[in-house]
Amino acid sequence: MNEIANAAELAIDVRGLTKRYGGRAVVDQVDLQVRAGRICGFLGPNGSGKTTTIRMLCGLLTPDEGSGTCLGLDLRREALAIKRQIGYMTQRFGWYEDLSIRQNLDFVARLFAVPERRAAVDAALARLGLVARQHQLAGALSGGWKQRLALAACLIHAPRLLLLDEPTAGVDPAARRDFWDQIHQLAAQGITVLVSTHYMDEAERCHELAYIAYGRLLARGTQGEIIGAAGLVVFEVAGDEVGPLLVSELQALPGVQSVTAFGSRLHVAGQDAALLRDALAPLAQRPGLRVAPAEANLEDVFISLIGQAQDNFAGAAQPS
Ligand SMILES: Nc1ncnc2c1ncn2[C@@H]1O[C@H](COP(=O)(O)OP(=O)(O)OP(=O)(O)O)[C@@H](O)[C@H]1O
Repeated sequence: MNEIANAAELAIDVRGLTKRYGGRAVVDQVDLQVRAGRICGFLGPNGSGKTTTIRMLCGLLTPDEGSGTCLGLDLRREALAIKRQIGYMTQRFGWYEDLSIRQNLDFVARLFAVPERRAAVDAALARLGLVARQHQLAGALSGGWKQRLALAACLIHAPRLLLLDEPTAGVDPAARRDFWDQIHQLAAQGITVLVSTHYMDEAERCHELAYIAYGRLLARGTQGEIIGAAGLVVFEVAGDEVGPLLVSELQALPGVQSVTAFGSRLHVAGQDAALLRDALAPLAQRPGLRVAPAEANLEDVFISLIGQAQDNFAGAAQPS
């Protein structure tokens, strides 16, 4: 990502962020800069440190090392002010099931001491298409509507930065698409969004991405920058024989770093083009199998990065 961005434009600007539990760094020297009005996707396997990083950014956890600002406010000295100015959607967002949508939003508005509360609740309802359902009990809503309520609650105090921790986990594809339309509308209004997700289609909808594993940031940038920097060579193998046996066979070939199934096609990835091409040449001769060069996609790159990280950091990540 571009380091020359003017500091005043950076909604998130942190360096060396580190958090340890029991002597183990679960977030390790993370640098992250996100410009105002951008949507930054935060990706990484389970337990890689996304939630811990987000909680440090919103002032809920104090870093053991590192420094920086959110919305120009110092992470350590101005944590309370940060909490007031950001919207944080946790993985298990809470609402009162026996209160209506409007009553839930009114409650959150009171917590934040929002001035002109009624107007703020009306605006949040309108912004997220909740007006017609405002009197429904939260407990009776489907997953997608509950998630909209949670987003409305995050926005009630007009934050300029949204930190969303897996906001669409378990939500159906149509509701996820609506949610992302909302996120883009918010970004167009100048709100910065850091959003963690495990979904590749959501990663593709972000302006930029940060990928973390074992607490370390392994890649940052736009989708194109990350794919380009990985320098991954990919061949697609397709045909009737595609299945677990072929996958095992491919994994054992020289130069093969990863084999990933996309429906009835396999992406075989490595770093050394010549080695990979030679290794795959005999397969191309088999009847019913097709082997062809392919473009690397984000999933190929993340699988490759996690493989390299396993080799480099997995041992070091054990408790000392
Ligand atoms: N309070 C805590 N005490 C001890 N270990 C913790 C604590 N909080 C988190 N961890 C550990 O830190 C690591 C990172 O956890 P974190 O929740 O930040 O990961 P994550 O990337 O958000 O994972 P997921 O995608 O599953 O939500 C995990 O190994 C977790 O068990």
